[in-house]
Amino acid sequence: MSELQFDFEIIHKINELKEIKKEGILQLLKEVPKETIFDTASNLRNERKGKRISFSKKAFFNIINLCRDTCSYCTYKAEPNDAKLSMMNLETVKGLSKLAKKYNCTEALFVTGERPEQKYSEAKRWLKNEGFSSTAEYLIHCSEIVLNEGVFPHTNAGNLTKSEMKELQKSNVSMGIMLENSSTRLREKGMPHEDAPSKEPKVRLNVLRNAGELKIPMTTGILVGIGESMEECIQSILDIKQIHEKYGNIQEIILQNFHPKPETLMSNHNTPKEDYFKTVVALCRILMPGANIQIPPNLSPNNYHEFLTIGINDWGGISPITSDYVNPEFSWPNIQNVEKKCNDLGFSFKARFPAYPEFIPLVNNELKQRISLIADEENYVEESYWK
Ligand SMILES: O=c1nc2n(C[C@H](O)[C@H](O)[C@H](O)CO)c3cc(O)ccc3cc-2c(=O)[nH]1
Ligand SMILES: C[C@H]1O[C@@H](n2cnc3c(N)ncnc32)[C@H](O)[C@@H]1O
Ligand code: MET
Ligand code: SF4
Repeated sequence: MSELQFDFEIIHKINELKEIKKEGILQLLKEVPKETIFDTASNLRNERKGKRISFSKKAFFNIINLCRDTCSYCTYKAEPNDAKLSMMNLETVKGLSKLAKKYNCTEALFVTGERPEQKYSEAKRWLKNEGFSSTAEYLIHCSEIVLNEGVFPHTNAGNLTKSEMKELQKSNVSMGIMLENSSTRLREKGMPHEDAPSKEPKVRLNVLRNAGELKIPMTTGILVGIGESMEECIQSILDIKQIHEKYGNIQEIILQNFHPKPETLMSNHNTPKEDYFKTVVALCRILMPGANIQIPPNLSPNNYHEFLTIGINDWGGISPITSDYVNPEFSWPNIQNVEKKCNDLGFSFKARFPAYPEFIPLVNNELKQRISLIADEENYVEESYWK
């Protein structure tokens, strides 16, 4: 019998250990059938989260998609003369918030490229014209507009400084930045982050730590299938876990499966194999049993429901009005259909705010008060509001 004979009991015990070693997890993958890993993850979810799946009814605000960096998987990024170029002025932001409110969306997801004003005079000029000197400053203003319309902003603008986050925290109930992966190998020549200094793992982990010091509920996650190894995924999860153990601010982990895009350097690269992706998802639950774990349903249109049996408890933002500008070829599923899928498999379906219920105590009093107007007793969105 091998020294490291893992079974269900042992996997449970792993969770009680303070320090989980990457080597042990890799060994576990060799010795335990994948079904055991998946079942364990599912049981842990049931134990820690109940049979309850959440989502956020959102509108995607494509604020500005010029970007200082180039990631070789990304088609969100535009060049100044592209048809897809987006620079949402304040009036458009206000208009979309009104529409979001009309559809009872509770989240305004703000996405931008990485500090576009540092590379493009077009961005700098446009911001100046609107009366701002940086993207971050503009986002602070946009957040206030959206909030005044009764929608809650959640900003993912890539790296932000601690002082920028401190300002945004006044109006944003939560914020996001994908770690993508903590492997520095992905920044080497020929790898997807070669031309993306903002994806330097140290830099991203530091943003998560700064957010921790500010007590901002943070969404982060891993982009799976961009040339990383299983070991590097495990290390990334452990790095996120370590930050959460220190600061308690990681509200959610998104596991996003890469999809190749024509005319990118990674156009010939495959989506991650299904078993590989599922193993990463299940391991994330095993390594962080109490975490909120999300997969975007639009990126697994034919089988998203299968992820319910491997430990996820959230679908992320689903928009009834805007497309997913990062993966525009994948439309959002209809919210009622997702609810039905959940119910059929024995799960309840709840709308949450951009900040998860257990993280709402971290937000400031003004935001808390606004939330309380449409929240149920558990800090989810009142069903009569969103349905
Ligand atoms: O609901 C959310 N979805 C977020 N999404 C998911 C997004 O709504 C879509 O699911 C994906 O863009 C699918 O392509 C993110 C995706 C990323 O890759 C990086 C960051 C985010 C951040 C959020 C977020 O904070 N909230
Ligand atoms: C906003 C987030 O979208 C993700 N992202 C960027 N490009 C792709 C792609 N081709 N497939 C899947 N996800 C992608 C990255 O994780 C980024 O952080
Ligand atoms: C499409 S990516 C949007 C957010 C930011 N540019 C990042 O990569 O983190
Ligand atoms: S993923 Fe984000 S940082 Fe990378 S190129 Fe796209 S917009 Fe820029």
